[in-house]
Amino acid sequence: MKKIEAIIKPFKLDEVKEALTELGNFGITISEVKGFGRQKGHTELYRGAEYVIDFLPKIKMEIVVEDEMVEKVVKAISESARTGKVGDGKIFIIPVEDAVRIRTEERGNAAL
Ligand SMILES: Nc1ncnc2c1ncn2[C@@H]1O[C@H](COP(=O)(O)OP(=O)(O)OP(=O)(O)O)[C@@H](O)[C@H]1O
Ligand SMILES: [Mg+2]
Repeated sequence: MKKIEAIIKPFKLDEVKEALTELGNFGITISEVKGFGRQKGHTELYRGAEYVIDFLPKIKMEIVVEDEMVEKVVKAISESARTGKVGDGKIFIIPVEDAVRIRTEERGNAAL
């Protein structure tokens, strides 16, 4: 199992969600976060205005999937979240030791 942690532009959330729900039946957690990449926020546009502070609003998506799904999920996110401009975001792939569905105590892939 891997956790795919994607930081995307907020206005891309619906499009990314569409692309992911076409791929399969798995859970997704999102949070509103702030961050900057290598431009340190300065040269990046947000809602048409150039931001003068460092941290820009982003959405963080966390998705834990079985190993065979990882490349499909990464491709779906990167294609749907891309505008081609700076600040499109980043995807991190993190190993996950185990998972438990609380209701049934299923473990591992069966718990996803
Ligand atoms: N190395 C990192 N560690 C943690 N979070 C990061 C890292 N790089 C980027 N992020 C997060 O991803 C968001 C988007 O990053 P961004 O797409 O600007 O990366 P970049 O490396 O500057 O690429 P680009 O040149 O395409 O803008 C940042 O606002 C930040 O929240
Ligand atoms: Mg950047």
